[in-house]
Amino acid sequence: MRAAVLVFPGSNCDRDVAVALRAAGAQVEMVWHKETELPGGTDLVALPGGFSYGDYLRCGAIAAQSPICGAVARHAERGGYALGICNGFQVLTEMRLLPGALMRNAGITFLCRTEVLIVGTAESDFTSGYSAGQEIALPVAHHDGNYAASEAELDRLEGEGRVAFTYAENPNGSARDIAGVLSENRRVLGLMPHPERAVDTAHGGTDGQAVFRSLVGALADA
Ligand SMILES: NC(=O)CC[C@H](N)C(=O)O
Repeated sequence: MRAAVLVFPGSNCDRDVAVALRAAGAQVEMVWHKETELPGGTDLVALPGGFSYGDYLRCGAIAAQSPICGAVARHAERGGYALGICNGFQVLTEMRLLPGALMRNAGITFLCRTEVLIVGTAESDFTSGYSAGQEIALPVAHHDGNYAASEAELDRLEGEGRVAFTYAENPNGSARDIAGVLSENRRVLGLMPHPERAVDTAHGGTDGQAVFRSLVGALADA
């Protein structure tokens, strides 16, 4: 499986995602945001966490206008996979590849701690390594993680089984406790928690590993 990890000015989890993907068996290339094409044969685009463009305007809003994002949109249109973690999730909503928006945390403060999540669905190539209803622990680190969408959109996400993860104890005010959502074709996942920060026992937990292993397993022959 070939993965492209995007790097924006202010990304700070790009290398962590690359390490997690490589450990799961992926071939990884780092791609600077000024590129206009993805490397040939890219199966998965990973949009990492961080503070792209210093979070000016809105988190992810400027990064979503980067030259590389045109290529990401075309990749997704062709049915390619994309994984947006934290700031990457914010970029994917700004690009409208995922519904909704990430607003300021309800408590205003930056949250940096480990949260218990509930897996909403195992029916995706990102979550097939978990079981629905499973509780996992992943770190969060954000100030704009408060997921918002219209009631109709939220009903649709839930009805179509596209809520990938919810918080056991909602830390940021997210609508319906949502921590991560899937696109309609289930090939784009955005989530605020950081699975790449939980892939090694030295991280204090390995509950994030299944995301990367599920993907590599599903795309092994791709
Ligand atoms: N860790 C991250 O990716 C943080 C995303 C964004 N800068 C926020 O604070 O909400």
